Amino acid sequence: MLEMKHIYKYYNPGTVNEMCLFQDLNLTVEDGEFVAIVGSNGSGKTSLLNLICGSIPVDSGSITINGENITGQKEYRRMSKIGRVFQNPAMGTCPSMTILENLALADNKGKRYGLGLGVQKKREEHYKEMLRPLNLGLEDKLHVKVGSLSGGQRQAMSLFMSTMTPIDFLILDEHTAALDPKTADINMRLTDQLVREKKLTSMMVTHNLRYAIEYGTRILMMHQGKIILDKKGEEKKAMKVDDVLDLFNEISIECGN
Ligand SMILES: Nc1ncnc2c1ncn2[C@@H]1O[C@H](COP(=O)(O)OP(=O)(O)OP(=O)(O)O)[C@@H](O)[C@H]1O
Repeated sequence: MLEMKHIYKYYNPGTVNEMCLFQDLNLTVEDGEFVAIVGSNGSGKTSLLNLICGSIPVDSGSITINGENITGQKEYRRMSKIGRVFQNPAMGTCPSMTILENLALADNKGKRYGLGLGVQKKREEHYKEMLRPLNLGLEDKLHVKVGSLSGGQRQAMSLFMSTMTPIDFLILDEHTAALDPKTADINMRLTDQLVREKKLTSMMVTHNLRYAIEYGTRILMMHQGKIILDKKGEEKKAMKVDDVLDLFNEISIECGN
């Protein structure tokens, strides 16, 4: 379970550009939830994920995961238990290494490195078996450099790699936004499959309202650093894309857009 309590976050403090993005933000995510986060540009979605991952510090408040206070913990330490996939397919993989080398790297995440933990020949078959169900032909390209794959294939690799070791959380930051509609659908289905199979607790920022409604077990809408909609259970199941769109329009009118 993730708990964020009384979170305050300022950008550019003490300057003329000072901005308080989060003012007493509170959020609890239960194990097994798939939280879809939507909201207008600049509403604070990525900042929220960055705070959880430790990419940026909080100014005050606390963040705990499964009861452990991680508020001051370094990003690299947190990331041993968090998988994160970014919007840019180039960010989750190493282009100059082969698929096999990338998978071996992800497989050894959090372990101490020694020569014995490099690419192990006997793992090749295992990786092939894992990649085959993706139907992207990656199992036949184990020795191909990842930099030569398409964006969709690389994003599938990123997803796959971020969930290879046991994690407490899967964090998805607009991970389908840079893909064409068909490839985005393939990656979204793969996400859903991995989340269900591995029973992952997930948070997904997306501008795709259909994905938010279809795949999220809970939906949050953010606006100007606040959570203005939070629905789960039956209430979430009853929601339609148009309901979310209507709320978006209300906010836009309020802001004079
Ligand atoms: N490093 C930073 N320094 C200063 N201001 C920042 C920084 N990062 C984000 N902000 C500001 O904080 C606000 C929220 O930004 P954030 O990127 O979290 O929003 P978002 O909801 O993810 O937006 P988008 O949908 O456009 O990706 C914006 O006004 C942004 O300009």
